[in-house]
Amino acid sequence: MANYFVGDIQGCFDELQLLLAKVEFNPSKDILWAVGDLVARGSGSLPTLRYFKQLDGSARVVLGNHDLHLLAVAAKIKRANPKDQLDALLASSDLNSLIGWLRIQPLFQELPERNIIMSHAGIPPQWDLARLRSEAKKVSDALISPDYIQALISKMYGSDVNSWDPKADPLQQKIYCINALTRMRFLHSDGKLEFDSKLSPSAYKDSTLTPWFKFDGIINQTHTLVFGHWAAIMGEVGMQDMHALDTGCCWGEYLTLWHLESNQKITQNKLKKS
Ligand SMILES: Nc1ncnc2c1ncn2[C@@H]1O[C@H](COP(=O)(O)OP(=O)(O)OP(=O)(O)OP(=O)(O)OC[C@H]2O[C@@H](n3cnc4c(N)ncnc43)[C@H](O)[C@@H]2O)[C@@H](O)[C@H]1O
Repeated sequence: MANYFVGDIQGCFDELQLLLAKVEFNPSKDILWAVGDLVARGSGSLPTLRYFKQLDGSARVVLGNHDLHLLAVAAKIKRANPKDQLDALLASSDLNSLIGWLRIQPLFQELPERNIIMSHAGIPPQWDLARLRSEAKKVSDALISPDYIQALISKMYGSDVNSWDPKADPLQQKIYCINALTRMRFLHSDGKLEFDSKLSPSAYKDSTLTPWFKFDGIINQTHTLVFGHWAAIMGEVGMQDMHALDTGCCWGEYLTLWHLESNQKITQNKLKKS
């Protein structure tokens, strides 16, 4: 049995299939972990969602910002981004069933026997494991409730909720959890989330911004963290127990798969399409 963790697929389904063929992924005995952003920029968002849905118990998925945005687009409260290729997915006869599957996916996953935590963007440095579990569960509970669009998805947009406040109202706390686990890259020195800076840290040398994973996080000290979301760093975090798996396949770079048992990274270049 093997555990494979794959970076942001963003609809790059053909590249995913080539990567899985390289490692002879066998869903009857192996597990495929995905760091979120299954959909959006590539042409294969529909087959990607269908593939993970049918993997069932052989897959562990977390939601990314693009997956959450898809929930809003499918509910017709937001438009797809012009750069996204979601038309086939949005017109598919199984859209409702795929959305029903997507919204029951969590914001983080654990592999307790190896002390591994996976989320799309990262883990707030000030949270311990109990806090992470309880806050992520509150979001998941809201996502599976029948009024999830009105009660949560329609309210989550914007960048005002940028710091953790244990006394904030429940909706603000859920929005912070979504912002931290699916959108975080840099933090200000006081720990506030910064949303506009998306390039690699070398582009902001003269600022006080620090990548979230450079903070002395509580969970970082005891766990290996696996995340995606930040294509511009191309997997470079400079720390042994951090695996940044977004290597910009949708931007023309490559898709990365981490094989846990051998600690090897296997890659597949973005295919050139005419
Ligand atoms: N609560 C919420 N509030 C607000 N919005 C929410 C939300 N929840 C969901 N959303 C949605 O989130 C989506 C993201 O919006 P955007 O934030 O506009 O999308 P993006 O810049 O493309 O970021 P992305 O998440 O794709 O990150 P990536 O690192 O690949 O790319 C980032 C940048 O890095 C650059 N880059 C990529 N690869 C690179 C490389 N190898 N080298 C250098 N730069 C690279 C790219 O040019 C790109 O500009 C929107 O659909 C929005 O609606």
